[in-house]
Amino acid sequence: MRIVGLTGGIASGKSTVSNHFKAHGVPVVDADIVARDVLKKGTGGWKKVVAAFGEEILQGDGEVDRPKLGRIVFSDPAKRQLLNRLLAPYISSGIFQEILKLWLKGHKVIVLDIPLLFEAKMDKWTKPIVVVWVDPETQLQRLMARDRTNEEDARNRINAQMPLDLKRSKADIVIDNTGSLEDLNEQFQKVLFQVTRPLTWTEFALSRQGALLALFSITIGVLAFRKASL
Ligand SMILES: CC(C)(COP(=O)(O)OP(=O)(O)OC[C@H]1O[C@@H](n2cnc3c(N)ncnc32)[C@H](O)[C@@H]1O)[C@@H](O)C(=O)NCCC(=O)NCCS
Ligand SMILES: Nc1ncnc2c1ncn2[C@@H]1O[C@H](COP(=O)(O)OP(=O)(O)OP(=O)(O)O)[C@@H](O)[C@H]1O
Repeated sequence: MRIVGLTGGIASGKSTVSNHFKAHGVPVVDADIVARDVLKKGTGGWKKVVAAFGEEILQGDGEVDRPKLGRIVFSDPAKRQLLNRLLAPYISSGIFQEILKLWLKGHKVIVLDIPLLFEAKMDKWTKPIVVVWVDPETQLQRLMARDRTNEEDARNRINAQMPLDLKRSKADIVIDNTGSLEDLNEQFQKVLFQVTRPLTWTEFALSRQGALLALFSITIGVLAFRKASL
């Protein structure tokens, strides 16, 4: 199985690229969705976060008030680290479960869309790594437009992540999303070709098909050995 890492900065265009992958039949595990699930009312993550941050981060219905928690953690690095530490085990186990489901279905190439792929040191599990890069001014404008936030909140969120230029230097493949959506689509076609080329032997061995072939070969070997020793 090939596990492609997809990352970038906030609002650099990861979800837009993810949607292209999905439209071409490549399944995507979205870490933001996993992170939302592990913070739903009554879950283990929710209990830990409420115990640490207090009930004032809850809405009337008991769910976490996400914009409020966001304002707290994106303006205070210590609180952000605390939140990351509390949720990390739930997020990584949620991502692992999603990978397992896709492995059992027999998918050979999957994409992990993880904003904090490098920060959380999950990059060692993915190859190749695709970084969606955008120039800083465009990133700021797109973030403020999408989330309808002011410049200060937007800058806080951008600064809470590893600099995008550093992420770009760690990439196997870079998508420059500063231009139009048509530009992005053109680059995407080349990326799709690269990430869906035939699996290496190691990747094949890690796929469900590879595991079944290994099991089949071992069974035949054992049967042949038994027959020969009778
Ligand atoms: C603080 C929370 C409640 C704010 O929720 P909100 O709905 O406003 O934002 P959302 O979850 O959609 O995240 C939007 C983007 O913010 C960035 N972001 C989210 N969490 C973090 C973080 N801890 N550090 C840096 N950037 C982050 C990512 O680029 C993400 O795509 C939420 O982001 C959260 O629970 N974060 C901690 C979990 C986490 O690390 N998520 C990232 C998945 S790897
Ligand atoms: N090439 C582009 N031209 C114009 N707008 C774009 C382009 N690419 C993405 N956008 C817009 O920019 C915003 C951010 O894109 P997107 O949501 O894909 O980023 P993201 O990296 O997934 O963000 P997050 O880290 O918050 O999940 C969205 O409103 C999206 O529609």
